Amino acid sequence: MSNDRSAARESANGHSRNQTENRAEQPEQTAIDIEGLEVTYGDGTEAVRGVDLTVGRGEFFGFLGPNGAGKTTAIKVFATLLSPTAGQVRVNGFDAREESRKIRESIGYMAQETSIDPELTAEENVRFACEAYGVARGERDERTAELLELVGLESVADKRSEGFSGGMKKRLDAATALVHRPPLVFLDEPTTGLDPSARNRLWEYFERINERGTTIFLTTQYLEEADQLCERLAVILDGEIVADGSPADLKRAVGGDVLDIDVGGGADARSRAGAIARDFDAFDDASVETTEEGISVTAETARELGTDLLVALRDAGLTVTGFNVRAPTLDDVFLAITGERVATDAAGDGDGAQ
Ligand SMILES: Nc1ncnc2c1ncn2[C@@H]1O[C@H](COP(=O)(O)OP(=O)(O)OP(=O)(O)O)[C@@H](O)[C@H]1O
Repeated sequence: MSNDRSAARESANGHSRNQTENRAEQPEQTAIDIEGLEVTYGDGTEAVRGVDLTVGRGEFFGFLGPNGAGKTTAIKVFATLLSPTAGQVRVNGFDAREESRKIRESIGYMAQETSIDPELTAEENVRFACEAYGVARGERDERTAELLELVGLESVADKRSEGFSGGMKKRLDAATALVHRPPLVFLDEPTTGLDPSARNRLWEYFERINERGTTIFLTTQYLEEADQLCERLAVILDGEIVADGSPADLKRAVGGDVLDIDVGGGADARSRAGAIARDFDAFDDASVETTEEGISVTAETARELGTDLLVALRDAGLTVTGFNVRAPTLDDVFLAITGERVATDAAGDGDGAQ
């Protein structure tokens, strides 16, 4: 079990109260309310540098950013596992400094490393979490069965979890974070390293949890994941929020469409194509990136005037081997904001079975 999760459970254990009581103590409509959050580590690293953030009850909120952006640091502060250097942090209406125990009792936290015990079966893991979180004895059977069903592990309830795939372990871990029916769940990069099919399956369960009314705060480095799941997103970079809005808002802010053009003839040809696109008068607001295949041009009029650029490239003696006009993705949003494509960890190897 990870230290973080142990800490959350230890705190919850012995101070259990049921969900109704928790909710009664949370009159506010905001699940998370952060003002001026700063976190500087002992070695001087400024991991979070002045973050303001509000997440409403019931929202599926995404915190998106590359490795080292400050996502885990922020989530640890929200879960009261780390003290902020400065700023106000309220979670479920409770103050992180004054009422950290109440926060821990009213949240679920799924850390990056799964905290399940491989020696135990799926069912035993969930039961253990019920005990740790102080779920009343008489409710444990039903709660365990309900959660195993929710995450699609009922058919392997009596199997030891050490033999589970990465995706199954993550789903079991998600179930253990929900035993006390928290109104707010923090998921810290829950799908990192999983293959696409395992990832898709987890997405389904997260959506289900959210449909039941649970607020979800998800950190991810996967743009597609954020796009698929989140109603609202904040993009964090070097400890600061650099964009905030729905995925559609953020894509609209990129401005226009994206024209991807494949150019033959090597790096010199691609760089010449980039220069021609940058000087191309018909696109007054274009941003141009040289890619591995050619160039990528984002402009208001990319759809209407894209063919004119293809002609210009051909007239300059360049060979266009393919092209495509498309709506912007979150990857383009990231590029527009940061000037760089997001580099993420590669997906893990086949653990998508089940
Ligand atoms: N305990 C620590 N002591 C010093 N610096 C730290 C510590 N933990 C994290 N950092 C640094 O703080 C910054 C933010 O790290 P953090 O783990 O919050 O980012 P992240 O966005 O969650 O990245 P990842 O996806 O890699 O988990 C990074 O520069 C990281 O190296």
